[in-house]
Amino acid sequence: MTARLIDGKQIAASILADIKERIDARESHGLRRPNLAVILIGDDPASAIYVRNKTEACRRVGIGSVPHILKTAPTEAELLALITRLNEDESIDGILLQLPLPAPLRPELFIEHILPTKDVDGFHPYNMGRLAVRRPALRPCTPAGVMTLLHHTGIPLRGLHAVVVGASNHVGRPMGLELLLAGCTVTTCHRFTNGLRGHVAAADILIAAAGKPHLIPGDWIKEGAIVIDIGMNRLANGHLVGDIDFAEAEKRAGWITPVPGGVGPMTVSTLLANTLEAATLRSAS
Ligand SMILES: Nc1nc(=O)c2c([nH]1)NC[C@@H]1CN(c3ccc(C(=O)N[C@@H](CCC(=O)O)C(=O)O)cc3)C=[N+]21
Repeated sequence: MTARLIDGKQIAASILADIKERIDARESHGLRRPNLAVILIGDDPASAIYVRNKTEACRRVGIGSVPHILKTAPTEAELLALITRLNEDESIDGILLQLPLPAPLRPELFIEHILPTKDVDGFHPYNMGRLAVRRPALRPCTPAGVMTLLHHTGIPLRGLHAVVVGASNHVGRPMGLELLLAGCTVTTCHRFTNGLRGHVAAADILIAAAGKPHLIPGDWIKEGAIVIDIGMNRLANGHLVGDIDFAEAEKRAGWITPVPGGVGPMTVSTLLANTLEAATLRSAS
């Protein structure tokens, strides 16, 4: 078998086109365009590139991006004050605090200070909790983007065994909650898991989110499985690779996402969808 490719780049592009249409329709009803505040701290080159991509995607769909680029790290009090100001600013619909933050800034302190209704990353414990109790509000972007990719295969997800490799706060954990909500039987593997290979081999849906290049050899994968690679590892030669050995996995999987061009673009399109949703909820209240 050769796997069918799940083209995240193309699916994300069609979502962006849909968002643009909805924003144009809002404007024809006299509603202002949504605005996303983006806070970038420090000089991490990868973060700068991500923020540039998000800004460019905003421009394409008609979302205003309001950058707050802080070259030198603020104090905790200063960053809290900036977030308070953005929380209170009626023209701001979404607040994105680009992670990682330079030490010693503690991300959870600031994430919990963002108004849940403006938390377009879906990282606030309120939004994570809403997902946990099956009443999702703003959903974490990467897991929600993965669910969109899974729905695009057309395969009913209920009852499938989904195995998530990685249990991070922002990706692995909410990924498990999304899959549970979709009716999958969910296993979450992490750094203390024994017998990773056995878990991987049992997966109808395999989701790799560990951030370790080639953690999962292709010959571990069950024949016909749906394989989603969230890993994004920049090698010394500049190449971007996932957590799964793609060349081998492709021979066994039924469906597979590439890296790049798989999950990454979906994270961005979901962020913009969340920003539009936050704006819509604001103008309705
Ligand atoms: N508050 C916050 N929210 C985030 O969502 C967030 C964050 N901080 N910090 C960093 C990570 C990483 N992340 C990516 C998003 C898109 C691509 C993406 O579009 N990747 C493309 C190309 C990547 C390339 O070529 O470098 C692809 O996979 O095809 C990658 C990575 C969002 N993050």
